[in-house]
Parts: sequence; structure tokens; C-alpha cells
Amino acid sequence: MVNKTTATIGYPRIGLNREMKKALEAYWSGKSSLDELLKVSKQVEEESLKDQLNAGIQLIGVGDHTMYDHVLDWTFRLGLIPDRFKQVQNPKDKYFAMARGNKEGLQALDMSKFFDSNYHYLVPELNANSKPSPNFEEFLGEISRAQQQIGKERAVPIVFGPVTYARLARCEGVSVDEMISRLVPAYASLLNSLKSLQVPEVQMHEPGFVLGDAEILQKAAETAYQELAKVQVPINLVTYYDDLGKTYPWVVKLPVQTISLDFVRGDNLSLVKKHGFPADKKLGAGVLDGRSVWKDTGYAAQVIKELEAIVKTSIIVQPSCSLMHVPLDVNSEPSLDSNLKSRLSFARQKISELGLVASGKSDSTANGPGVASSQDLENTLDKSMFSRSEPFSKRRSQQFTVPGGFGTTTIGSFPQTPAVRKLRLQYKKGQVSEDEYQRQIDRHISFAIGVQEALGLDVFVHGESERSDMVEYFGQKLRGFTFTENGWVQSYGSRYVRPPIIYADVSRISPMTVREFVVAQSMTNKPVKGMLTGPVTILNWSFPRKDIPRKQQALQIALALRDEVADLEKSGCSIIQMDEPALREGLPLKKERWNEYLDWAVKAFRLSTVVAAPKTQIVTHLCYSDFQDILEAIDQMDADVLTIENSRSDDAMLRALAKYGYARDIGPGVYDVHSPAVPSTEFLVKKLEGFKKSGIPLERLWINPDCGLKTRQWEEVIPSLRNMVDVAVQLRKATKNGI
Ligand code: MET
Ligand SMILES: [Zn+2]
Repeated sequence: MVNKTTATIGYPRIGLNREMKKALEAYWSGKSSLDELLKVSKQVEEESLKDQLNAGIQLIGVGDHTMYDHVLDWTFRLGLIPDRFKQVQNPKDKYFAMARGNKEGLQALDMSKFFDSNYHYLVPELNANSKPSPNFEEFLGEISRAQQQIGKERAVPIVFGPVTYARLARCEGVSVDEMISRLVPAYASLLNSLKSLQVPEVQMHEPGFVLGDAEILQKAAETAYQELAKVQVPINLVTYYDDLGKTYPWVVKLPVQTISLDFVRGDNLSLVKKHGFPADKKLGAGVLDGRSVWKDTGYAAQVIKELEAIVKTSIIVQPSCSLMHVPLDVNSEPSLDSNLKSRLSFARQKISELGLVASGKSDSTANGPGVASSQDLENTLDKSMFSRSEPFSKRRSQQFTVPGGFGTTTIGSFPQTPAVRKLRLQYKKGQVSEDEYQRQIDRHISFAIGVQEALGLDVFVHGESERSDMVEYFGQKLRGFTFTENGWVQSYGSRYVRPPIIYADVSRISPMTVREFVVAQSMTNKPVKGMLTGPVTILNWSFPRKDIPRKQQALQIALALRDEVADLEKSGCSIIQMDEPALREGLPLKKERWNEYLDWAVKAFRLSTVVAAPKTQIVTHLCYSDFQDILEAIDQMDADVLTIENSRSDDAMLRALAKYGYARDIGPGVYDVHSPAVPSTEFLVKKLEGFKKSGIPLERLWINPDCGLKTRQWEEVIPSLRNMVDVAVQLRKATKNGI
């Protein structure tokens, strides 16, 4: 029988009660000292090791604690600091300036999504002159502390690998291959230091090998790992978030002692079966889903059994990836239903599950989420439920348009002022009655309508003051969702999210947005948009079930939203916006799986919207990413108006849409809502000039900001929108006069 041990490859680093967030924010605002921040940070680090030690984990990943972001940590340790930060003397000030910019106007590093997760990392900026000047002192200190706490034989340093580091960086004037080779000496020296600390092995995290284009890295990766092997410290090459795909045959042959694979996403099991597994290597088997909140229901043990027939040396039972993507402890959820709780597994529960799996036992309470109804929903629905009754060419003349074109509108939310937030909190705590709450919400709606009236916008919104979050709001009103009180997961830095959990079939209980729409519409003669979050976004920003495919869950949500669209229409709503900001981010890492995802994502969007009559205008809004590679899917969504984030991308998206021949209406964002700056009319005129040049027919254009305005203040919003409307009106006149 092969030998089995347990390991972890990363743990939540935010603290049970969001200690890191609180400590960081107190430090940034000057309310506490650096010493206090460091103290909290060490406590959180210690607690997490204590958890893993108590759970009996044999090889515990250490050194993954972070003040902000682990990729930034490696940029810092490797000494790959962009020139503009070199003027900052104090190391912590420098670190945080790279993370968030500083008061002196230094711009932070760019932030980007970490693979296909909802975590965001700070993108290393490298160029022809970038040469590592490493300083691993703090990291080595962290490793020594861990060794003292949990014992040398258990503490396995987690190192972010050179290939992935270079691959995720923005390399200007230097190739990724060249950068990898420049990194190797720094990594070799680190491995040497770790060797002197007598670590049992080093985890080299290389998720970059699962990316679709990782093949091109073969040569550089082989050279790098041959060099690193010379140090002669055992290396565990850790990959996750997908299977190795085409890179499997050569990645498993790299000169390392252990290969760790994700057996939850992608299909590494088939690759292992097809190609075999090197007889002299250990296998880190990521069999417990590190990105799911559900207990394993026997899958892990099954995979281990199959692997035992193939692997010759030893199998290490571990989570599929770092547990940073799940909340810390189910036991911090006093109000969750106890039956449901017994089926959930957050980080602390997962590490005890590992032991069970390794010992061949499984948990009898784990019987999967909800009542499974795994029927293929798509096939139970008539095909006509996925198409509008008339094509866009016939719909458009029946829908609302602004004479002279360039209709002005906004994306939905207006400033979430302290008063709005306080009101929602009081309501949540039962301090204001439902009636009183609605009366107050209606006052906010009335204010928003008044402002839009005064500014002369063409299509109004009610302002979303009743929503703290565009997914949570709908989740709370739908059957099948549940919420945690303390289930925080790091999104970036000190920003954490609490994704809803889908635990059963989703359906609508009663109308969710109709009341607010009716109130808003009763206050104005201008059309008010109905405002909904799309099915794919609701799904992608929640923890899904594991007992039925994501597609089925998306279609269930879509059916619920479809009823909402029908009800809005019945209440007199003639323009309905279905936001899908998270559509793009759900794309699988490997291109060959894109079509399958896009197929059901588009179907879900259509199922939720096409119920609308031809005269009802369906708007969608996409933001947060570059959509140029999914133009066809966007076209197939068949929305009448597409509002899209564009303000930061130099109209590239617009040109791409024009080139593609996108023929429906478009509302490209004319200014960046994430900046407090008020866009001047000159700026906006220039922006609109750019639109003209993009090749999009002018009569197809709407004028709007690039996203919702909830994070802004009225003092910024009012002058910004005033300028926006002014410029649209000017353009309308100019175009009419043929200028
Ligand atoms: C992240 S997209 C946000 C769209 C939403 N309607 C809003 O304005 O807030
Ligand atoms: Zn948006």
C-alpha cells in the first residue's frame, strides 16, 4: 500500500473576526502604530498554524501570511520594485504605496483577477531593466517562527514559483522567458537559505502551468527547475485551479520530488491515467475542493482509491488549492440552520476532513447540499423560451429612443450615503418597521428622481438605495440562497466579501423590484429602467451547489428573473436592465472550454430576458474586464442596448465592436466612476470625438458613465452628470446641423 500523509497548501489569512482588516485600516488611518499592526499580523499567523496543527496535518504550508497580497509580497521580497516607488524610504510605506498608491500621488500597481477566482492580485511591473535584488529576511523569519511553533518536520515553506511570477507580471521590453532566467539565481539563494533551516521540502506554487498557453514556457521552466534542483532541497511543485492539460507530460518530469495536482477542477485524473505518474515522485492529491463551502461527499476517497492503483511512492491528501477562497469556520455562524451547517465545510472543517479522507473514513453526515433535482432544465423548456418574438431590426422602432439620438442615462446605483446605509442597518436590526423603511427608501428614490429631472437625463433609474449589494439583494429574496454572518473571503487587500451560498433549487417567492420601480415611475414622465442582476453574475458571485452543474443553477436563477421581467413589464416598465458584470470572469482558464461555458451563460441571460415584448427595451451592462475575446457571445445575448465599461481602455472595446459589426445600440462608458474626479466638458467632448472615430454608427450611441455611482458622493455625481448631459445635448445639436 502506498504511504498517505496530509498536507495544506495555504490557509485563510484574514483572521476569524477580520482582525487583519481592522488592524490594517487602523494603521492606514494613523489610529494605530506599526507595532500594533505587526502584533495582530503575527497573532493571525499563529492562530492559523495552531488550527492546522490541532487538526493533525502532517505537512503544513507556512509563510503564506500576508499584509495585503501574496504576489505583492514576492515582488517585494524579490526586490522588483518599480522605479517610481524607490523614493519611498520606509519599507512598509513602500509596500503599501505599491498596494494602494499614496498621498504624494504615487500610483499603485495594477490589480487583476487571480486566475478564475474572485481574488485580485497586484500585477508585477517588469521591464528590460528589471533585475531582482532580493531580501528574504522577513520571509525566513516567518518560516523560523513557524518551525518553532509547529516543529521543523511539519513546516513546509510556500514559495510563489518563478515561472508563474513572471507569467503573471506585465513584462515590457523583456520576455517572460528572459525574466524567468533572471529570477532563478534569487530563487536558488532562497532555497539555499531554506535548506539551512532544514525544511522537509519547499512548496513551489506554480498555478501558471494550468493556463492554456503554458506550453510556451516549457523550455524556460525546464532550465529554471534544473538550476533549482542543484540546491538539493526537496521541491513540491504545486499546481491548482485546473488540470495541467497539454503541459502534463513535461511538467511531471521536471526535476522535483513531488507534484501537486488539483483533482477538483479540470480533469487531472484522466491525465494521470492516460500518461501514468513518474514512479520516483510523490503525488500531492488536491482532492478536497478548496473553493467550495460544501463537505466532501465521498468524491475525495474515490479519487484517492483510483490514484492508489497508479502512484508508486506516496500520496499526500490535501485541498485542491489554498483555503484562502473559503471562510474560516462554520462554527462562527450561530444563525445558520443546523442541518445545513452539518453539511458545510469552511477552512477549519476542511482540514479535519483531510485526516478522515487519508484514513479512508468519510463523514456520514455529509450528504450533499439541498434536495437534488438534477434534471436537465434546458430540455424541459420549449426552445421558444430562449428567443425574443421579433428580431432587433423589428424591435427597435417600437422601443424608446431619444429624438436626435445620444440619449443620456446612468447604470443604476446612486451614492450610498451614510444616511442610506444607516437606514438599511436599522431595518436589518429591526429598529425601523417595514412601513417606515419603505417610506424612507421612497424618499431616497424621490431625491434621485428629482436630481435626474433637474439634470435633464433621458432615461432614469431609481438609484438602488434598497440594495447593499447587487447579488445579495436578489439572493435574500429568492428561495435557495442562504447567507453567512461571518463568512468573509478576501477579495483584495483589506476588502473581503461574503458570497451567498446556494443550497437548494432557486425560485422566486414574489416580485423583488416591482415596488421600487412603480414608486419611481410614479414620480416622473421620463422612462425609469427596471434594474436586475443577471443570472450568470448572481451565480458567479455566490458559492454554488456541488450536486448539480452550474449550468442548471444558472437556468434556475434565470427562470426566477424571467418572472421578474414579466412583472416589471406588466407594471408599465418599458426599459429593463439586466446587469452581467461577472459574465466574463466565469470563463474557464482553458480556451477549449470557453464555448461550453458561454453557451449556457448566454442561454441563461436569454432565458431571463427574452420574455419581454418587442417594445420593451432590454439593456445589459458589462464591466470589470476586457470583453474583446467574447464578442460573439455578447452579440448572442441579443440585448437591445449594451452599456459597457470603456472609459479606461481608450475605446479599444468600441473599435472591436465596430469591427465585429455589432449592430445594436451601445452605451460606452464616457467617464470612470471609480475616480472622484469630475470629468470636464472638454474631456467629455474629446471622449465623444473618440466614439465618432471608432466606427460605431452614431445613431446607435447612448451616453452614460461606465458603471454604477454607489461609491461616489452626490457632490461628485451631480456636476459629472451635468457635464455629461451638456455634452450630449451639444452633440445632438451639432449632428442635427450636419457638423
Ligand atoms: C458592477 S456593475 C453595477 C451595476 C449596478 N446596476 C449599479 O449601478 O451599481
Ligand atoms: Zn458595472
